Amino acid sequence: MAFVAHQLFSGFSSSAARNVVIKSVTIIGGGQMGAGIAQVAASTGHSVTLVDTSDDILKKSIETIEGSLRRVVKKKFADKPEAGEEFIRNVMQKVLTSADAASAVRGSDLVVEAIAENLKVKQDLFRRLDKLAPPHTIFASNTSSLSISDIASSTNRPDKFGGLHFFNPVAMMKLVEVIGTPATSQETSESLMNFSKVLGKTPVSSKDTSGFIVNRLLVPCIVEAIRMYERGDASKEDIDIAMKLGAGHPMGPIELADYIGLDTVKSIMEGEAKDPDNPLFASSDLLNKLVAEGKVGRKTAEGFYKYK
Ligand SMILES: CCCCCCC[C@H](O)CC(=O)SCCNC(=O)CCNC(=O)[C@H](O)C(C)(C)COP(=O)([O-])OP(=O)([O-])OC[C@H]1O[C@@H](n2cnc3c(N)ncnc32)[C@H](O)[C@@H]1OP(=O)([O-])[O-]
Ligand SMILES: NC(=O)c1ccc[n+]([C@@H]2O[C@H](COP(=O)([O-])OP(=O)(O)OC[C@H]3O[C@@H](n4cnc5c(N)ncnc54)[C@H](O)[C@@H]3O)[C@@H](O)[C@H]2O)c1
Repeated sequence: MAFVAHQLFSGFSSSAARNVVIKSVTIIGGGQMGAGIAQVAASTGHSVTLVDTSDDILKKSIETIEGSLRRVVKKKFADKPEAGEEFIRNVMQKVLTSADAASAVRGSDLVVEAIAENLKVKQDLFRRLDKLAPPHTIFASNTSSLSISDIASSTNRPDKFGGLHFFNPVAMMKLVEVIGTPATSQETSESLMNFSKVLGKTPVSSKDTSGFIVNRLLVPCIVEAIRMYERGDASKEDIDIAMKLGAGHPMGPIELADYIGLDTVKSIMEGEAKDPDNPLFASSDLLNKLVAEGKVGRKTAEGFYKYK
């Protein structure tokens, strides 16, 4: 099955698969990113434990993974629906769930964190896991905007800590940014690069600088689009059409903000706004109002736009 999975997602040869050192992965946070990372890791033959704070949330994560797998399979196994069903069954068997992070990390080669974008919450989590995970376990954060060094400082394994930044939707987006801090060992960086390749992704490396590569360029575009809409310079629909047809983006910046989640967008803006030299990220009243009303985008069926 692992061979089929590699063919399906990456086209990597089975010899690439033999180089994999990371076999068992624990993913903390079963939201849109954690569920996506779990899906792709299980689809490429890894044993996955997905952790969140309650069984109810984890049930939804499993439904999300299965729904996304169905969309993948509809295309890839178009002529062989039975093989597609078998693929889904095999992948789902590789995903265990747990509401207990402590026991989930015990046998893990890699822990990928994809919880809320909040430095203190991430540090608290890693401080706890550092005492429980085996010494060889690599820790990685999927943070969009926080410093990897700052998160890693809560552990005693800075050499085994890096950033692994996936893109949404994980099943479709080919890029992974691998972020090394000055303390990250070469072995850890190489393991994370190899792991990304085995997932069928194209890894790029970045220093631990604000926004890494993609968000350094993408976040200003999204924030500026929100401001443009807030000022009434153009409608949200026209801003999105303009960037799709005029700049070739697959989604406009306002619909992309809804897709990412306005709670995450707000946290990122607040984090970036701490840089006094950069006025671009000062808060937006409209964004704050939507988040306060629980309208955080696609995941709550309403954000800037309504869904269904
Ligand atoms: C200010 C702060 C900003 C914060 C920024 C931080 C964000 C973060 O750190 C970084 C990011 O991620 S940045 C964000 C980076 N992300 C971007 O920039 C994303 C930009 N958008 C895109 O690339 C495209 O619009 C998509 C690929 C999402 C959808 O493709 P489309 O052509 O527009 O439309 P479609 O009709 O919907 O889908 C067509 C087919 O694709 C397949 N498929 C789709 N979703 C799937 C899934 N979840 N599972 C499985 N399969 C999935 C499926 O086969 C589907 O067919 P179906 O018959 O419907 O099943
Ligand atoms: N949404 C995106 O487009 C995107 C893309 C790349 C990176 N990221 C980053 O990934 C992370 C997660 O984003 P998301 O969009 O998946 O968020 P989300 O809100 O969809 O999911 C976060 C999940 O983490 C869970 N959680 C919170 N605290 C926890 C804890 N202590 N232990 C276990 N689970 C916990 C929540 O219950 C929730 O299910 C953030 O750091 C975000 O910046 C997001």
